[in-house]
Amino acid sequence: MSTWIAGLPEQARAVLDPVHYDYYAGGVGDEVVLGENEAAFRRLALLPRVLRGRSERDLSVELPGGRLDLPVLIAPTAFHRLAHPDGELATARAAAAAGTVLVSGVAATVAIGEVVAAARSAAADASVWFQLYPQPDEDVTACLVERAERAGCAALVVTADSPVFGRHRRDAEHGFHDLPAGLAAENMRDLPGAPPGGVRDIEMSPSVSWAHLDRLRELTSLPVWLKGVLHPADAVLAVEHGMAGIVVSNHGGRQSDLAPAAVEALPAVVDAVAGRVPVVLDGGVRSGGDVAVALALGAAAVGVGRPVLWGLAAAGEPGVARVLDVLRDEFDHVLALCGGRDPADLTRDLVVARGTGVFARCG
Ligand SMILES: Cc1cc2nc3c(=O)[nH]c(=O)nc-3n(C[C@H](O)[C@H](O)[C@H](O)COP(=O)(O)O)c2cc1C
Ligand SMILES: CC(C)CC(=O)C(=O)O
Repeated sequence: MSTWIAGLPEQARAVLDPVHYDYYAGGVGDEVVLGENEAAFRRLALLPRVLRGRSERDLSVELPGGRLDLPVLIAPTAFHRLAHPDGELATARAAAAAGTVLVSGVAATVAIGEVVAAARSAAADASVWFQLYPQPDEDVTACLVERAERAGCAALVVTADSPVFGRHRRDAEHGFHDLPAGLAAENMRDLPGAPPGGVRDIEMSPSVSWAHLDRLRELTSLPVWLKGVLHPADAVLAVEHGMAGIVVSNHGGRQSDLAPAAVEALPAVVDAVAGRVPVVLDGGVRSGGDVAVALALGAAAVGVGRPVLWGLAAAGEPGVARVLDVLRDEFDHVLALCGGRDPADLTRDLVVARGTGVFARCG
C-alpha cells in the first residue's frame, strides 16, 4: 500500500467528528470481514512475466455504463457531506477529472441531478452511475429510477446484500442514527408516501426478490448492475435476470460478518459468469497492487469505498483526486512489473497464494 493511502485514515480521523469517523470506518459485528477484506489481499502474490511489456500501457476498460481511463471506480458510499461540505459534488468532480465513474448512492447528501452536473463540469463526457436499494414500495423505486434517468446517469447499480441493516456496534455505542441538522438523503425527498419536501427513509426489506428486480429492469433502458453478490449461484441468476454486470462485494464488511473476504469470493463468481457479463470487485482495495490482483482473478475493474471518504475528509476534491492518482500510478507500475501492456495481460495463472509455493494456485 502506498504510505500516503495507508496514512489517510489517521488524517481523516484528525478532522472528522469521531462519531462520523466511526460510521465510515466501522463494520458489522466483530468486524472480522472488515479486516479480512484487506488481509486476504496480503495473502496473494503475483508472478511476474518477463520480456513482454511495453513503455506505454493502456489502463482503460470498457464497461456497460461507460469507459474508464483506469480500472478503478468509486463505490457508492452514503453521506459524503459528513466528510466535507462539498460532499458528493467534490467526489463527482474528482472522479470525472480522473476519467472514471462515481457510483452515487441513493443515500447521497446531494441530489443526483446536481451530482451529474458537477461531474460534467469537470469532464463533459463524464459518466455517473446511480446506486439504489430496491424499495418495498415499488412506486418509490420507480421514482428513483426516473430521477436517475432524468439526471443523465449512465447505469444503475442495485444493491442486493442488505435485506436488513447490518448491526454496526460503533454506531450503536455512539447512538448514531440520524444525520446532523441541515443534511439529508436528498434523493429521498418528495417521493410518493412522503409529505411535500419530506425525506422518506431508505427501507431494507428481506422480501425484496428477483421479481422486484425484473420489474425494475422493465422501468429502464439503462444497464443494471447487481451489487453484493458472493455466491456463484446468485451470479448465474443475475445473468439470467438480465443484469449487465455484477459487483462482488460484502459491502465493505458492513453486512454479514460471516461473509468471506470479497477477493476470496471473486474467482468462483467469475467462473460461474463465464464472461457473459463483467464482474467488478470491491472491498479492501487499498493499492494498485490490489487492483492488479483483482483483475488477474478476473475482475474487469474494482471499486474503492473508504479510501475515497478519507481523501474527501482530509482534503476535499484534491484529496479524492490524489487517491485516484496514486491508485492509477501504482497499478500502472505493477502492470509494468508483470510485463503487462493492458489489463487483459493480467491473467489468473499469475496469482499464487503466499507461503504455499508457486504450485498452490488460487481460485
Ligand atoms: C460509510 C459507508 C457507506 C456505504 N454506503 C453504501 C450505500 O449506500 N450503498 C451501497 O451499495 N454500498 C455502500 N457501502 C459499501 C460500498 O459500496 C463498498 O461496497 C465498500 O465500501 C467497499 O469496501 P472498502 O470500503 O473496503 O473499499 C458503504 C460503505 C461505507 C464504508
Ligand atoms: C444509508 C445506509 C443504508 C448506507 C449503507 O449502505 C451503509 O452505511 O453501509
